[in-house]
Amino acid sequence: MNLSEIGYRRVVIKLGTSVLTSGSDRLDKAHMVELVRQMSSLMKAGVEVVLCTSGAIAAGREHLKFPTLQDTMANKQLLAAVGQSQLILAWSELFSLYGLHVGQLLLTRADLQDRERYLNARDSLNALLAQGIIPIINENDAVATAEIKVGDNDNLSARAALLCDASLLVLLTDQPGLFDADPRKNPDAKLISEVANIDDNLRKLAGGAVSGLGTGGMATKLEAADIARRAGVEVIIASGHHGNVIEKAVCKYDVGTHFFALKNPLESRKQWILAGPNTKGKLVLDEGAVNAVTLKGRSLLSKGIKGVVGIFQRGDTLAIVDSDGKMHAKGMVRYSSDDIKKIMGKHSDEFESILGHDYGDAVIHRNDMVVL
Ligand SMILES: Nc1ncnc2c1ncn2[C@@H]1O[C@H](COP(=O)(O)OP(=O)(O)O)[C@@H](O)[C@H]1O
Ligand SMILES: N[C@@H](CCC(=O)OP(=O)(O)O)C(=O)O
Repeated sequence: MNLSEIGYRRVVIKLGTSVLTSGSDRLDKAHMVELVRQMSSLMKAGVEVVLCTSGAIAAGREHLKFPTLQDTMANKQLLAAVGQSQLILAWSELFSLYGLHVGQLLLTRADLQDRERYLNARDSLNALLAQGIIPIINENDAVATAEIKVGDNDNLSARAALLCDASLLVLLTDQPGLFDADPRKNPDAKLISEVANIDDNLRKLAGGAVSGLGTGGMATKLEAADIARRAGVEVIIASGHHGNVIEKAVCKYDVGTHFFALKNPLESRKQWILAGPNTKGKLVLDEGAVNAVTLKGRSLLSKGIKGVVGIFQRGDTLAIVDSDGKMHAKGMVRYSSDDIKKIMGKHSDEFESILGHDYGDAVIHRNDMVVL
């Protein structure tokens, strides 16, 4: 491995529970040292590394000697609270073997949704990297409830890649990459080495986690890859046990599944719409409106809306679906759900008389919409 061949300067490495435990029920420290060795050699070669680590819940179980607990949110929070301190201690000790310091960032969706908190997290990441300290990110599971969770570290790592403007996201797991079927269920499944576009056919190939310890399986890795590549970040899914995998990924060797970044990435506002807020509701469109939005890149007008799902306010983010429920776009709405129920199917000339206010023709403006 020749580190002079380095192709990326700032990378986010996501390590799944499956990698950190090597498929067992406890942290595999011997393997963690090997991963630290690779990350340290990159840091020494001038690559800035951000680590997104899973494993807090697994570490909590191990530290408490596998207690019998009910599967409740509070018990998961308990395990994460105990395990996160063990996990960061382990990373801190292992990186110190290579003379490197680490800094911990525990995030929730709320930190990424709120502009000010987002900028604070970004400043903190940049400050750590500027000092040669490795930022180590995990979800703040001990306090995060379902509503404010990103929910899985694949999606969290993609958001971290956007947050720190990384050029590469490496998702390391227990499989050599994305296969054309779940290899645990289908021994003939074939590795897909390159992906130029993530569409519904590809999503159908990606199943959930079957290992019991992982969250999300390949499905959340594809979601993460889609968010990152639309923002101009290259993505590699590969096995965390493949020899020198981190160095190979960063030096552009052929390893795992490579997702090419879009040549014309989304502008930062649209990246934020895609990656930031939870959708608060849905707008159901007729066929003409679906075509206008997806094929012609038009704003969404009230005429083409057939249905409103959920209660939302002006400024909330919504899913834009067709009458079969298929999602075509995500966008920030200019009218509340109450308003839209009154104006759907109507022309914008009537908005003022019906609502007593008029925020413009577009219910969702094309500048506030990401077509999927
Ligand atoms: N098409 C696919 N290709 C590869 N793996 C898949 C696919 N569909 C589902 N999987 C499953 O995804 C699992 C990896 O996800 P997960 O268990 O969440 O790991 P991690 O802890 O690394 O995030 C694999 O063990 C595999 O069984
Ligand atoms: N935040 C959780 C991990 C969540 C997660 O996505 O796990 P994984 O699928 O193993 O990457 C933890 O530290 O246990």
